[in-house]
Amino acid sequence: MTGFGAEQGKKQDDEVGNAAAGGLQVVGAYDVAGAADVLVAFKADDVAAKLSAGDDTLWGPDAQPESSKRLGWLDLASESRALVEPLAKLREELVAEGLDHIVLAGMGGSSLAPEVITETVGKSLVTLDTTDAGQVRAALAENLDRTILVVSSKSGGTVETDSHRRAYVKAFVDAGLSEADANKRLVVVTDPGSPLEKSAKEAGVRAVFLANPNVGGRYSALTAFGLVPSALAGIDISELLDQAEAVRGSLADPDGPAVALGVALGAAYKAGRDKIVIASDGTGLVGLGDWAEQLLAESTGKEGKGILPVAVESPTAAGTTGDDVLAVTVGGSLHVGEAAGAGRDVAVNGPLGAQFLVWEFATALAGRVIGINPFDQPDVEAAKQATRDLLANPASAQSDTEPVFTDGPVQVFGPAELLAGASTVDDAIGKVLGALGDHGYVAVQAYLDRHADKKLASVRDPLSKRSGHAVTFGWGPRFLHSTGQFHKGGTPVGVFLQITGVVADDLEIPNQPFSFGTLQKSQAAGDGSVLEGRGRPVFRFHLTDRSAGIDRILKAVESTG
Ligand SMILES: O=P(O)(O)OC[C@H]1O[C@H](O)[C@H](O)[C@@H](O)[C@@H]1O
Repeated sequence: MTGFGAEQGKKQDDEVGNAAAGGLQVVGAYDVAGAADVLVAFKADDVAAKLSAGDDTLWGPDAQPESSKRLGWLDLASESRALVEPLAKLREELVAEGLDHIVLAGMGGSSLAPEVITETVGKSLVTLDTTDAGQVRAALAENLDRTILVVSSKSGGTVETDSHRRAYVKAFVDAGLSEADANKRLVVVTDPGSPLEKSAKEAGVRAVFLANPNVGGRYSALTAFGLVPSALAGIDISELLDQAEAVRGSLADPDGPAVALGVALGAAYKAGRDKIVIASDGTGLVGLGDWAEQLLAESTGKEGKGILPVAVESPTAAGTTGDDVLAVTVGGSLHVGEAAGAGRDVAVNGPLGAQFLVWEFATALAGRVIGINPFDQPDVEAAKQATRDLLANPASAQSDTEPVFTDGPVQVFGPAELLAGASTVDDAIGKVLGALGDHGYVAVQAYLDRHADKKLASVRDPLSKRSGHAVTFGWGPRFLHSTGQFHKGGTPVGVFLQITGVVADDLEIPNQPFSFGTLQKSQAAGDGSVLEGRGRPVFRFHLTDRSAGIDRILKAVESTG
C-alpha cells in the first residue's frame, strides 16, 4: 500500500472550478462569498507567480526583513532529496543495532509534521511535546534499550526539548551506558550555528542534521525537521517529496489549487468568517488539522486580527456551522460527491506531501489579505518570558492563590466577579460560557498527560454544542507553540479555561533547578498571566484527583449540554 492517500485521486473539474494539480484539488473555494473579488485582486497583482518565485515584497516593507529569509519552503521538494539516502542508511544501521524505537523531542514546528506523517501511514513514533512528569516518565519506561531520541529544535534553546534530552541521557546512563554511548542514542536536528549544533557535536551524538535556516518552524514539514524523525520511523520520504514536487509547478498558476485555498481563506476572513474549522474527511489523513492549526494560528494571529483554526473531530462535529465559520475538510482522496454537504464549505483533497505545500502557500497568501506578516510569531515569547520569570523565583511559581471554591476533586480559580454565585463545576462552566461575547471562542488548555488523561479532550464537542461558539482544545505546553500565538496576539475575543492537575510523582530535570512539575505549573501560570494582562478572562480548574476531576468536568458538560 502506498501511504499518504496518493493513489485515490480523481479529477472533478466541473464542480470544482480550479484545476487539480499533483492529485490535489480544492473544492468549493470559489463558492465562498467574496471569493471572486479576492481572486481578481490576486490576479491583478500577479501574486501567484510572485510568491512562487520567492518574491519577499508581498507583505509590505515592514515584513521584509523576516520574509526575505523565510521563503525557503517553496523549493524543498527538490532540495530535500539530498536527505533520502543518508536517512535510509542511518535507519538501516540503527535497525541492524536493534534501535527501532524512535522518540521525538520537539515542540510546535519541530514535531507536528512528523506526527501527522507517521500517524497517516501507521508507523510508530513517540512524540514528546509535554512537560507532564507522568507522560515523560511513561515514555522513558518504554523500550529504552531500543530507543533513539531525535532532539529537534530550530533555535536549539527550547526548554521543553532540552529537558527531554537531559532526562533521556540520564536514563540511558542509569541503564548502564557510558555518557558517550548515551549520546550515541541521540540524533539532532537543528539550524546551522545554533547552540544545539555546537553542544551536540561536542557531546558526540549519533548524527546531526542541519535544516535550511530560511524556513520557519511551521513551514518546515519537508525540511530535516519533518523528514528525519519520519524516515527513522520507517517512512518512505521520497514518496512525500514526489507528492510535493507534483504540485510545485502549479503554485504559480492563478487558477491552481493553492491559490484557490488562499482565496477561500482570504475571502472568508474579509467577510467576518474568521474561524477555520478543520476536520479530516476520514479518507486517510490523520492529524493534519493539528499541523494546520500551528500554521494558521502563528502565521495569521497577530496585531489583534487573524484566522482562528479549530481542529475538530469529524466533519459533523459541533462548531462546524455559524456565520463566523469556514468549515474545511481535508482528505487523502477526491471523494467530492461524498464529502459534499457533509459539514463543509471547502474540501482540500489530495496526498499529504502536496497538502503541506498547498496549505503553506495559501496561508502566506491569506496573510497578505489580512495585512500581517505571516512569518513571525511576536506574542509567543511573552509567555516564555513569564515562565522564565516564575522559574527564576520558584517561591512565586509554587504559591497558589486560594481557589474561589472547590467542588469535589476540582478547585476552581478565576476572576471572582465572573464566578460570583457559582459553587459547582456546572455553575463554573456556565460562567465560562457567559463570559463569551459575540463571535468569541473558548480555548480549553489542558496542562495534563495527553495519553493518560486523553478522555478530557471529549469536552470540546459538547461545550461547543452548548455554547454555539467555537471551542478549541489544546494540550499544554504543546499549544503554546501553536495556537498560543493567536490566543495572545490574534482577535481579542477568547475566553480561556486552563485545566491543571496534581502531579503524583514529579520528575527532576537533570542539572536544572526546576522539575518537570514546576516547569509545567510555571508555563500555565505564565501564559495565564500574559492573557490576563491582555484583558482576557482566564479560568482554571485544578484537579486534585485527575481521573475523578476529569469525570466531574465531563459529567457537568454533558449533563447541561
Ligand atoms: O524548533 P524550536 O526552535 O525548538 O521551536 C519550536 C517552536 O517554538 C516556538 O514557540 C515557536 O513559536 C514555534 O513556531 C516553534 O515551532
